[in-house]
Amino acid sequence: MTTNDFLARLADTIATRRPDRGGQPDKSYVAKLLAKGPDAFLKKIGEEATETVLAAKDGVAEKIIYETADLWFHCLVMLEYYGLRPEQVIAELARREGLSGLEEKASRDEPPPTR
Ligand SMILES: N=c1c2ncn([C@@H]3O[C@H](COP(=O)(O)OP(=O)(O)OP(=O)(O)O)[C@@H](O)[C@H]3O)c2ncn1[C@@H]1O[C@H](COP(=O)(O)O)[C@@H](O)[C@H]1O
Repeated sequence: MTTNDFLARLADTIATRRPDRGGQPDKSYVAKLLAKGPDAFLKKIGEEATETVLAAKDGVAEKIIYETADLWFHCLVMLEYYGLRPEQVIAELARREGLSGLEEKASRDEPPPTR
């Protein structure tokens, strides 16, 4: 299975937990988060991002992987809430493939053309 396929499958599972599709907050962590609304999962994303940074500072591979998984998972819940798919994020990364980040930033900073 490709990474893309796995993320799509996990996103499908997350979608089944939507309260409007029968997800039950007392039985499902995802349903509970979605039912609580954006403040709940955005707070988790902030916490998991911080934990990922701390894990990376520690430099312990297992911790970095664990915390990054938590971060990605909560981002998938956020994408579902807004009706978005991980395939769209991957497509955006694919669009950027080969485009130098430094060159892209420099072109962004260019002043608009004058008449
Ligand atoms: N990948 C995950 C996943 N990763 C992390 N988590 C949960 O995310 C939470 C992370 O929060 P913390 O580590 O901060 O733990 P906590 O402090 O107890 O959490 P809070 O009470 O503060 O929210 C934990 O409850 C984890 O179990 C996940 N919960 C679910 N999934 C996937 O989502 C699917 C659907 O899950 P349910 O909706 O629970 O059936 C599962 O089958 C899995 O594939």
